[in-house]
Amino acid sequence: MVKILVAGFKGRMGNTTTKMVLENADFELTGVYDPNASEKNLNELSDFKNEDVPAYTKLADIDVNSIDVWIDFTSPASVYENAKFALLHDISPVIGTTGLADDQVAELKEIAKKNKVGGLIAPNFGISAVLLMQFAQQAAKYFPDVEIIEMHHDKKLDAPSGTALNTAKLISEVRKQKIQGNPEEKESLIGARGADYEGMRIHSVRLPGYVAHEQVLFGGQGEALTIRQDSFDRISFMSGVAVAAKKIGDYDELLVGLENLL
Ligand SMILES: NC(=O)C1=CN([C@@H]2O[C@H](COP(=O)(O)OP(=O)(O)OC[C@H]3O[C@@H](n4cnc5c(N)ncnc54)[C@H](OP(=O)(O)O)[C@@H]3O)[C@@H](O)[C@H]2O)C=CC1
Ligand SMILES: O=C(O)C1=N[C@H](C(=O)O)C[C@H](O)C1
Repeated sequence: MVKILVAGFKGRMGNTTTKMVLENADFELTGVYDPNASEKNLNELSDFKNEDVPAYTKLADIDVNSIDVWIDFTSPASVYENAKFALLHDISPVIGTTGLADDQVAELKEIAKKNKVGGLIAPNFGISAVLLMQFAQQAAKYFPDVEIIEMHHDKKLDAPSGTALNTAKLISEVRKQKIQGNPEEKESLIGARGADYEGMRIHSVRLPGYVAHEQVLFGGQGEALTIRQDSFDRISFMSGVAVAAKKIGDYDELLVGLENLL
C-alpha cells in the first residue's frame, strides 16, 4: 500500500487526484496539504465528508513518517519549496505542477541524488500528450520548421504551458538550429509571432471551456504535418499519476517525463 499526500487538494487537479487516490485499492491517503486551507480535516469538504484524513496547513506539522509519495498540483510559486521538503524528508515527489525553472530542477535533482530518493516531474500525465511529445521529436528530425500552439482554460497561471515548453525542449535536442520566418519580418502588434524558443515559436491560447490541448505544426516543401492532442477532462491525467505513484518508490533519482516510467 502506497501512502500518499496530495498537495493542492482543493484545486482543480488536487480534487480529481484526491478522489483517484481514495478510489485506488493500492493507495492510502494519509494527508492533504494547502497552506491557504481553513480545514483541519478532509471530511470538512462536502465531496469527502466520509473521509477522515488530516489536512495540513504548515509544512512543519506534516507527519512525514506516514507518507511515501507527495503528489503536487499546486502553483508555480510553491512547487519548488514543496518538492524540496518532500525530498529532504525521504518522501518521493510526483510533481505535476508546472513552472519550475531549469536551475530549480537541477537543484532538486542534486538533492534527490544526495538523499537517494526517487521522484518524478511530469509536464503532462496524459498519455496523448506524452505520445505527442515523442512523435513531435521524431518529426522534427525531418521538419525543422515548427510552431507550437497550446490552448488552455483561462484560469491557468503560467504561459507557455509546461507541456509546450517541454515539447520545444525535446524538439531542440534533434532539430537543426534555425531561425524561422522571414528574417525581415516585423511585428506591427507586439507578440504577434508568439514566444521564441531557440527560433521556434510558441503560441498560448487561454479560453473558458477549454481544458488542455496542444498542436505541433510542421511545414516542409509543399507539405505539412500537424500533431494534436486534447485533454477534454482532468480524468485524462489520472492513469499517469497513478502509475507514477505506484512506481516511483523503486527509483533513487529525480526523473523528468512520465515516459521514463512507462
Ligand atoms: N502535469 C500535468 O499533467 C498537469 C499539470 N497541471 C499543473 O498543475 C498545477 C495546478 O493546476 P490546477 O489544479 O488547475 O490549479 P488550481 O489553482 O486549481 O489548484 C492549485 C491549488 O493549490 C493551492 N496551493 C497554493 N499554494 C500551495 C502550496 N504552497 N501548497 C499546497 N497547495 C497550494 C491553491 O490554493 P489557492 O487557490 O488558495 O492559492 C489551489 O487550491 C498547475 O501548475 C498546472 O499547470 C495541471 C493539469 C495537468
Ligand atoms: O494548467 C493546466 O491545466 C495544465 N497544465 C500542464 C501544462 O502546463 O502543460 C499540463 C496540462 O497541459 C494541463
